[in-house]
Amino acid sequence: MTKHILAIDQGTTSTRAILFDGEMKVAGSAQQEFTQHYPASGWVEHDPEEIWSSVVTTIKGALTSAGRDPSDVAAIGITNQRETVVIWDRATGEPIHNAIVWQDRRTAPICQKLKKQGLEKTFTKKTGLLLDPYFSGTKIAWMLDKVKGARKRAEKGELLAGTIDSFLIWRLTAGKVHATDATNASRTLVYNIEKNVWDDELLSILRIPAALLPEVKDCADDYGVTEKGLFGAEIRILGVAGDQHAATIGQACFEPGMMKSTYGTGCFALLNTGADLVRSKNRLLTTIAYRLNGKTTYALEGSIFIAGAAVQWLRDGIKVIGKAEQSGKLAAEADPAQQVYLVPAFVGLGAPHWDAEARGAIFGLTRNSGPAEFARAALESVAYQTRDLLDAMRKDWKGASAKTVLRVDGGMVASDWTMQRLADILDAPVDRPTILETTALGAAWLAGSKAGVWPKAKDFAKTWALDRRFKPEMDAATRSAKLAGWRDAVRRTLSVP
Ligand SMILES: Nc1ncnc2c1ncn2[C@@H]1O[C@H](COP(=O)(O)OP(=O)(O)O)[C@@H](O)[C@H]1O
Ligand SMILES: O=P(O)(O)OC[C@H](O)CO
Repeated sequence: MTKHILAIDQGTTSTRAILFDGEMKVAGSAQQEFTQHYPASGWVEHDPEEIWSSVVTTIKGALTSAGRDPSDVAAIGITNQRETVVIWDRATGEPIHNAIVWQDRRTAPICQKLKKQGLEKTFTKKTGLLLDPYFSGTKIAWMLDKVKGARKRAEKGELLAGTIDSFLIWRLTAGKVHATDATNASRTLVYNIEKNVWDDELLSILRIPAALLPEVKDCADDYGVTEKGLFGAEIRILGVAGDQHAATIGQACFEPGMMKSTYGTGCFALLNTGADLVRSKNRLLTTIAYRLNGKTTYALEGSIFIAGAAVQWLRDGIKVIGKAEQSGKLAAEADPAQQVYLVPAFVGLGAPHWDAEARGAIFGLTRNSGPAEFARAALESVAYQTRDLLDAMRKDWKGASAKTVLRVDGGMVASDWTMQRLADILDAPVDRPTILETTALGAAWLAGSKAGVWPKAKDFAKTWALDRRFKPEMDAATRSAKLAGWRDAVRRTLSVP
């Protein structure tokens, strides 16, 4: 029995390892949360050692829970929180600083300075991204500038940098492999997504020595083997992708025009545009959906920073619910006559506004407004924000037809009320699959197909199964009145209206 595939899903708040059997069913899993460090306002860090130990522990836990040995595993697939970046010593493997997390805003002044120099167009043209602190490049530049001696050591070739996948590969292979995949590279702000190379001009603008960076491979590729001492057997690492890209694969969005949206802490919608590198005119990102057999498939991406986090705010911030799953029931009790809007710009707004300075706001309160109206406003904000993304995608690319169906996943899709409201506001069907572990499944598919034990893309796509389709039911007049109210609320929330 060597047909199991192990997926490592290294996320923003927890690490999960999931063992899939030869039938692509979950055979065992383990999860571990780790510490979020907030050393200053707007700063978010992770301890790479804690992440590493969570990976080792969950791998062992997943094997134990399935009653399997490492020798039963045909291959490992890694998927990870994107943009978060680590720099470590090549000789010792020790990080020189905590990982700077994707949510971290400390490099906003660097981005501002580059924008003032008129460089945003250059970055966008080459990387498909915008000058926002979200991406890895300015975080690497910050560490090289601020950690004592880092730049000198980097220039001498003593240091290595990489996103979390890259750091884990280095550790798993005991320092033999320094690599990343094209999707993770496409989030760094220094990777040319058209030429598929690290871009010398961008590296020199950010003063990042090329020697720091990993080799960029296909998503299904040979990433070396785990060091024998770690788990008692060498296991091949054959798949790597950023978590949103892995979810796109796990949702089998292999055809141009197919779209998935993942509703976790934030929401990330990816629309497959095939071989078309679509340049957004509406402040969306262009990204590499996946690269297989040297062939790049592109996507348009809309990134929303607050989705399920708005539900956490209902629970932990204003305490109108005790558990996330109570939010839908409470929202259903809201007074239909009241139009209360929440613009959840708690950490600024992402796509398509990219307003780092905006902060959350509530509009339309009356003396009758209470917990139910707040809950409805929080859940609806997720639907409205997705609608803004879909509208931008349709303007950007004719392949995003009016018939687009949205495949959804992530913790929040457990809420039927939210999914129905999403379909109503989008005026498009929303499909929830039976398997919600799509991110891990996507990583496992990369490794499993490369190992030859899982089906190729076409047959894998046939295994995608629908749990429930939510069809739009709201009448057009109500929808457009609600959308007009939302747009007005957003306009009044922007830092520069
Ligand atoms: N039944 C529910 N209704 C609404 N939101 C939910 C529900 N269950 C979970 N959530 C939200 O989903 C998020 C967790 O989803 P998950 O995919 O695990 O996120 P992440 O990977 O970003 O940590 C939380 O923000 C939580 O508030
Ligand atoms: O770890 P998640 O699921 O919150 O995803 C984070 C994204 O990859 C950030 O771009």
